[in-house]
Amino acid sequence: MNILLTAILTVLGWLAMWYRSRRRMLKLIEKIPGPWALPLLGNVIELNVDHDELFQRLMGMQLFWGRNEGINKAWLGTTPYVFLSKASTVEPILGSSRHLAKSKDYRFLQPWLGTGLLTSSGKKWHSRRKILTPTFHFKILQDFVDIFSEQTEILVEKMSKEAGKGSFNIFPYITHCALDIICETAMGRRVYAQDDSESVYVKAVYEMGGIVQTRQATLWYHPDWLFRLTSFYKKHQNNLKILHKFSMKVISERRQVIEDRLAEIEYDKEQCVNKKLAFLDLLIEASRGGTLLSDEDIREEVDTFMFEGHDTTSSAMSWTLFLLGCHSEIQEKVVAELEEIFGEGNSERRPSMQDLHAMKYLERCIKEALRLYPSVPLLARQVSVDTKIGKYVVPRGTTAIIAVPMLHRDSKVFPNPECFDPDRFLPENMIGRHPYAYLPFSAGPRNCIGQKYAILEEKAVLSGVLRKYKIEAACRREDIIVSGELVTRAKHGLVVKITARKKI
Ligand code: HEM
Repeated sequence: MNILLTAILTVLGWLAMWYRSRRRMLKLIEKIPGPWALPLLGNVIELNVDHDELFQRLMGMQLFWGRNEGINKAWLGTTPYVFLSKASTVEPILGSSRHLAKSKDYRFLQPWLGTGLLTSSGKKWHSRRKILTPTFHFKILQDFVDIFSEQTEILVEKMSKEAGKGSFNIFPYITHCALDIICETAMGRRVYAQDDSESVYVKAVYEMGGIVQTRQATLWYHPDWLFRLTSFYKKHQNNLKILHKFSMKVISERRQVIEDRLAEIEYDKEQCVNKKLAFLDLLIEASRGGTLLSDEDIREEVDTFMFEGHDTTSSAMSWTLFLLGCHSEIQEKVVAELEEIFGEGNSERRPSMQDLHAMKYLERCIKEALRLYPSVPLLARQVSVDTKIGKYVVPRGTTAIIAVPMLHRDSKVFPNPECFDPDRFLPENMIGRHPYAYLPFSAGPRNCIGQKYAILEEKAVLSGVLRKYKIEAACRREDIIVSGELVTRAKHGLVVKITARKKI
């Protein structure tokens, strides 16, 4: 009897505490501007739409409710989401070491990526970040420049069948090239996505991204037990098997080679590129003896690079090319810079690291494209302690979403924000700009570990394409429907025409 009474009192006590903290949270959230929400469902009816429509609606909500103060809210079921879209409202979250944990929305990536660098938190994230940071050292990136060039040459060759013909979507060409690049630099393994986009592994990477995205956006796919009842689940499990089997096979093969100190021997000329070190080799090296990272730990990181390191760069490169295709005068300035670097007539020379560093104007174009179409449109954090943002207190437990495209369109920071103007990134024009006003790679301790790699890859690929082809956009920018998926895409692709240019 005593035990029963204690149990009832404990439950009642717990319920009373939960009710008090929930009431307090509701009181605080209530004050933040946002649309009226239904009990239990919240704003789920307005938000239960396709990816592209969802993105437009979130942006619409921000314009209506959050434009002045850079903060607004929406409810997904019983979970409050707070959207932040001004440098001053973003800083308290990204600038603080208290909000390092990703929101629960990232859990749908975990079956694939485990708790690798992107999805982990706490001590695990900290120790992984420490181990992985040196693998992005300048000297290591230098080795990758040749891989960027080799794959760009294949891309340019593949694109030749479109030259002088009608319009085509540039996104798939760039995506396959980016996937080949990340596979070779992360795993030291070629997957030949540019030659065989139907390969089982390549298809699994794409399908998995789509499934995760759909699950994130559909409230009833959130609970595991409901998701298991859907047709998506079977596909999800199939892809998972293919992806993990491939990474584990590559890891054990590379480990064997390194253990045997046979790194210089080409043990599989067809499949393996042994001369250069891949990220994977560095992780295996770092964990010799097996105490630091197990094969499973390494797999998490390699899969994370595969996921985070190709969709982001392909989105960024495709949008940059499209924007240059909309602005021929800016494209010609990029070409003039390339002529200066490579000298007319030396058309076959591959870029060196110094050449890539010299592409200052191209870099400004890349940055400006990332301002207008940031590859990662939404960043989500779990607010771990009550946090003052402007005149509001965002309570602990809320999900904070940084709406990057809106942040980048603050006309007080970027006047005439829709205009594509690379000179916004001239050093003299950046003086006094708020450090949280431009965040394509996020900011603070959990910023993108691959940003230097990404800019180098973009410069190598884009310069390779622009040295060979003149690009012309085949649709108007205003007509493009932007779809904010895991990365920023155009709903109907980015359609361009290309013509061969006098070689640079
Ligand atoms: C244009 C290309 C890229 C963009 C715009 C980009 C952007 C970002 C952003 C915004 C984040 C923060 C994500 C969040 O908080 O949810 C991030 C994290 C990350 N990125 Fe990138 N990224 C790019 C390329 C790459 C590449 C090439 C790699 C690897 C080779 C990479 C690896 C990572 C990893 C591992 C993280 C997690 C870092 C951590 O939490 O400590 N990214 N990236």
